[in-house]
Amino acid sequence: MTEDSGRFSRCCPYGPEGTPLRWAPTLRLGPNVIPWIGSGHLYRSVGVTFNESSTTTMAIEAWFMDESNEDQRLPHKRNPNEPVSLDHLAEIGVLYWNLNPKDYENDEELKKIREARGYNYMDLLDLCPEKVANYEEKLRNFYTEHIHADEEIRYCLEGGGYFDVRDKDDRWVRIWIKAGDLIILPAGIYHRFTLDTSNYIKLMRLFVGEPVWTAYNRPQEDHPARKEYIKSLTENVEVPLAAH
Ligand SMILES: CSCCC(=O)C(=O)O
Ligand SMILES: [Fe+2]
Ligand code: NI
Repeated sequence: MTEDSGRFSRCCPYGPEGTPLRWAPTLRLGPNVIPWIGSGHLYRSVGVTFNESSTTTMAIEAWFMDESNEDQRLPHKRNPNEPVSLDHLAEIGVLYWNLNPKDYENDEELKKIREARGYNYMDLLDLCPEKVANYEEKLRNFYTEHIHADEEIRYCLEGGGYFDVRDKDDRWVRIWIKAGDLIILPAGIYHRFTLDTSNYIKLMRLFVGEPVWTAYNRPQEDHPARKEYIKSLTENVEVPLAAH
């Protein structure tokens, strides 16, 4: 047991860490082929009824964080709570699906997402001291505000954790990820991650091509991915305005 996990103990009760799996080359899409899947999928997955087979799954919960310096694994909601909607998350480029975590090996919906967005790389990460080298250091790095040159795609299979992302006004939005939640953070968004009080998470990591996990800590205003991301925020506002 490590010092960090003492307070909220629950350490990896599960089997050995999976090895990276790759899809057959026929399923591999070119790096530039990352089509938008469409709002139908996105919304159906969060429980709003559309056509076909709608499921009544719960949407993830997100909220603006308080300013307290208490343990990062606590929820840090404001009082009263200030929830953040999925629309608000979509505006800053954060995408979300709710899938069946028990069926991740055969899930057709997951397959469709991977094919459409070109996620040919996949591995599993069991975040617990017994299975992760330099566990404490990794957790510290995850919780240091950073960006990546690529999307960060994480699918929670067990346990839970918080992804904190900065919104347009640089406020921290806390997104609670639990089993079944697949989240995509766009390249260039400032974010960080922490376990929640369950103190355990099993994540699937997806990527287009050879994975690069390099984190660039804030400030990164001159990083190409950051500039591109800032540009996309303004473009996303202009499109609906132009349509009116
Ligand atoms: C444990 S995955 C989330 C942490 C993170 O932001 C990262 O890996 O870059
Ligand atoms: Fe990250
Ligand atoms: Ni309008």
